[in-house]
Amino acid sequence: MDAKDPLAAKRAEFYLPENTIYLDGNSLGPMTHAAKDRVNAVMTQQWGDDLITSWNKHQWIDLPEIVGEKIAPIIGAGPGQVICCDSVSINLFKVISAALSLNPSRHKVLSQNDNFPTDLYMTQGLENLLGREKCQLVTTKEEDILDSLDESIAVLMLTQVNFRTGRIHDIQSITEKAHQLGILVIWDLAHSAGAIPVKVDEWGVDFAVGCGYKYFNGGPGAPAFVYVAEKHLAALEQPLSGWMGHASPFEFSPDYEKPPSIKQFLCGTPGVVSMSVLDASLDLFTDINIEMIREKSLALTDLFIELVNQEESLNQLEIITPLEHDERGSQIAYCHDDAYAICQALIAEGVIADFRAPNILRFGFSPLFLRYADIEKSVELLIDVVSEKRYDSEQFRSRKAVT
Ligand SMILES: Cc1ncc(COP(=O)(O)O)c(C=O)c1O
Ligand SMILES: Nc1c(O)cccc1C(=O)C[C@H](N)C(=O)O
Repeated sequence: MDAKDPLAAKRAEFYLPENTIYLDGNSLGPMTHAAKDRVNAVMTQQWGDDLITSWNKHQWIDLPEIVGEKIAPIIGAGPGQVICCDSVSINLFKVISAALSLNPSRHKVLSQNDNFPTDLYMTQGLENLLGREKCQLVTTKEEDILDSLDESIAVLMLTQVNFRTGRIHDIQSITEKAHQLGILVIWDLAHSAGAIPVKVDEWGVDFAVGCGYKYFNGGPGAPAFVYVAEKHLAALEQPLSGWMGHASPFEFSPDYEKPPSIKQFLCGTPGVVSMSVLDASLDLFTDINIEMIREKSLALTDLFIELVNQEESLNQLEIITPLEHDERGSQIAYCHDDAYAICQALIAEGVIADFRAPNILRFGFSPLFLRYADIEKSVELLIDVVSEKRYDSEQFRSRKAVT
């Protein structure tokens, strides 16, 4: 399978430590050589030699748009609708506010009760700020979302790939149903962008946000992105009206004036080093397409599931990720009472996976650097850890701050 893999050459673009199989690229993508080279150039030639002139000379000022335009085709967005800035959380605050501003006769924001917490927390923050008559978070179970849509809802905010289970929502049909009821939609693409084909324009998505540090390999704390459908740019209002999002920032006018473009989603000065790293890593996507990535992701996850299924000693691992391809993201999750300790023991064997409370062992599959041979090896080590109970020690059971 590795010999026939059209993405095989991409692995050489990454720095990967020896004797490590990295099944956590869905949480923090590994370093690319391009990223390291760019950091050196930004620090020495740009910041070092060219100092503040780099804002013009090295286009620092245009980076949010340059990076946004690199992300756009990967999520099916036409030009002028994606910008790179801030974190997913901050961008959620902006788009929830913006969506509410476009639907002023309603105030409910519907989400899934097991959505990634920040999506819920940011809405709760806005609810506290505006009062419940202006913004009210309503949550429902995954299976009840469609039935919970009605004309009292202003905004539907969902994450395409569930961070725990890896289950995929059908963006197109949910968006269509929401629109029929006058509801605007926000999609969190944190676990999709760079791994799953998304067509935000074609599917009529109103707003989307996503991560730079997962499948885009932008480095720890890399800036996020925000997508806003062009048709909304003129009418919406977003409250984080910082100077970088002003129509003419260098006029230094005392009054905010919004630009007609996606630049209105900028707030303050971008973190240039971090954004440059993301910009460099995104170049890995230029000569491939997302369908190739998806095909390999499904093959990797199929192989992992099949190898785990074949092994009797692993039958206490209960898969909670859907087996159907169109419902499965680029990750696999198993429940096990000792998931935390198993995860730590696996890490000690060189297989980096992660744990999500209370009992989920989660494996992420990043097709740009993983080989099929890595899947085989990682399942072999998982078998050793579980069948020999190598995880059953205090060393692996004591919890660390970041899990
Ligand atoms: C679905 C989802 N949304 C948002 C976030 C958080 O994004 P940020 O830390 O950039 O605010 C994450 C992961 O950290 C996530 O998985
Ligand atoms: N952003 C993270 C961080 O700063 C530390 C540890 C993990 C993360 C994550 O990305 C968590 C991730 N979104 C998840 O799906 O669990």
